Order: sequence, then structure tokens, then C-alpha cells
Amino acid sequence: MAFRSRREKLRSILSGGTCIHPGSVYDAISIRIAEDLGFPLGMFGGSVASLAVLGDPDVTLITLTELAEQMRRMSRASALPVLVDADHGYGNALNVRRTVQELEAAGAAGLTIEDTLLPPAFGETKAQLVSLEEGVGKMKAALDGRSDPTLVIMGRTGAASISSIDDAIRRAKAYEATGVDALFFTGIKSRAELEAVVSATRLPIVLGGAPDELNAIDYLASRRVRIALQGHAPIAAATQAVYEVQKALREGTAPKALKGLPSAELTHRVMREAEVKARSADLLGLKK
Ligand SMILES: O=C([O-])CC(=O)C(=O)O
Ligand SMILES: [Mg+2]
Repeated sequence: MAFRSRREKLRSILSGGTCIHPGSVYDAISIRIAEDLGFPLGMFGGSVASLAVLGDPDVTLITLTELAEQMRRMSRASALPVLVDADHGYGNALNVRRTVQELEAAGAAGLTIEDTLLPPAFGETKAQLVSLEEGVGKMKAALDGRSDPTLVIMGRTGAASISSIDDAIRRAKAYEATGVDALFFTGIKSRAELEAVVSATRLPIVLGGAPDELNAIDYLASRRVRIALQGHAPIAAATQAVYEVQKALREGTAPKALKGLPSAELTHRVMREAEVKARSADLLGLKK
């Protein structure tokens, strides 16, 4: 299967003894840059998907089709394995199954399904969770939707910050029992909380945003954390860069006087221009 080796690379991160930081990726350019810099994994967050595709905040307006298409564009541009934040699976458990099918076909190496109630309920200002039973059903549906057994499926819970650490553990154990490949936690606030989770579970752990005391990568590795996210600064930096250059142009700066532009070498590398040239020479009869 075409995407198998990417998935096996993610599996080897999960079964290894170290903890890695993934590169935040959201389009064909960002994934190639992450790949060239040597990141072992790309993280395609739901928040950056919404921002890159719709220009929206993370409010669950992006559709599965849009998410999968953006994933497909990245899979085409680069062989870097990508872990996709598939939110709540875009509906109920039946939708989760469909979500897995689409993201698998789009080339995701792995994906997370979370137990947050999305989109938020009317009148609720705080995040809520679906029941543990519904969460379990979603994990089972995700596993049922997978046709390549190397695709990584992670059960994700935000219970640590939404309900309690005990609830996070209860849910993690139930998701673990469904046969998912890893557990993804957001909202863990301290080493004590992480250690409680670690001793109650056995699967590899992925941590979403974490406070400073959870930033030491060797400590995380020793606690079975295999992937630790670092937010999504690259798309934020891209926003600033586009703002600066458009502002300068709007204010009359000559294109040649612009600051902060990439070198020709970087632009050509990102475009994989040497490969395109070689292909053009072979297929279009152009000079190399
Ligand atoms: O998955 C992540 O990187 C964190 C998250 O939920 C998002 O950014 O939507
Ligand atoms: Mg998200």
C-alpha cells in the first residue's frame, strides 16, 4: 500500500524509547519545509486546518471533505508521516468510521479521535465531553473504518481539563481496551497528573499542549510519552510574514527592497525545482 511506510515510521516512533516533537504542518509548502528540516513527523492540527483552509478559528466549521483534501495535498507533496487531528470524527460514531476511511485514503499516517462534544452545545461556554460509552463507540468505529492495519488510530481525551484527571484515566483505560494504538491527552497540568495516567495505562502517550514542568523531553520519554506537541507557531509566523510584506508593498516599498523574502535556493528547494526540471527534460524534451 502506497502510504504504508509512512505509517510504519509513525509506529516506530510510538514503539521506540524516545519522545519527539512533530513539525506543525498545514499545506504543501509547510510539510516540505518540515521534512527538509528533519522532523520525523508532521502534526496537522484541526486549528491550523481551519485557519489554512477557511481563515477561521477552531470552531468546527471545516468539513471532512476539506480536511481530507488538505491532507491529500500534503501527502502528494511530501512523504513525511502526518498525524491528523480529526477532532470528534465529524459527527457520531458512523461519521467517525467515514472520517477514518477518508483520511486513510488521503494518506494520513495516523489520526486522533477525541471525546469532546463538538460543535459546542447551545448556550454552553465551557467545553463538554460526550459520554464514555459514546467515546468508546467512536473508538470502535474508528478501528472498524481502517482498512490498512498500519494506519495509526489514537484515542484522545480532554477530560483532564474538562472534568477531572480521574475521568481522563477512566476514559483512557476504556479507549485502550477497544484496541486503539495510542492515547492522546490534552489538559494534563503536572508531572503528578501525567504519572497517574502513565501508571494506569499501557499504550504510548501523546501530549497536546503542556505546561513548563512537562517540557523536559527526556523526562517525557521516561514516562512513555512518545510525541509532545509544541503548538502551531509556523502558521502564525507565516501570517506575520505575509502581513509585513503586503503592508510594505501597500506603503510603497519597491518589490526589490522588500525584507524577509526567502533566498532563491530555499524557494527552489521548497518547489522541488530540480526534480521538476529533470522531469521536464525527460518528458518535454527541454534542456537540463
Ligand atoms: O492537535 C493539535 O495540534 C491541537 C489541537 O487540537 C488543534 O490544534 O486543533
Ligand atoms: Mg484540535
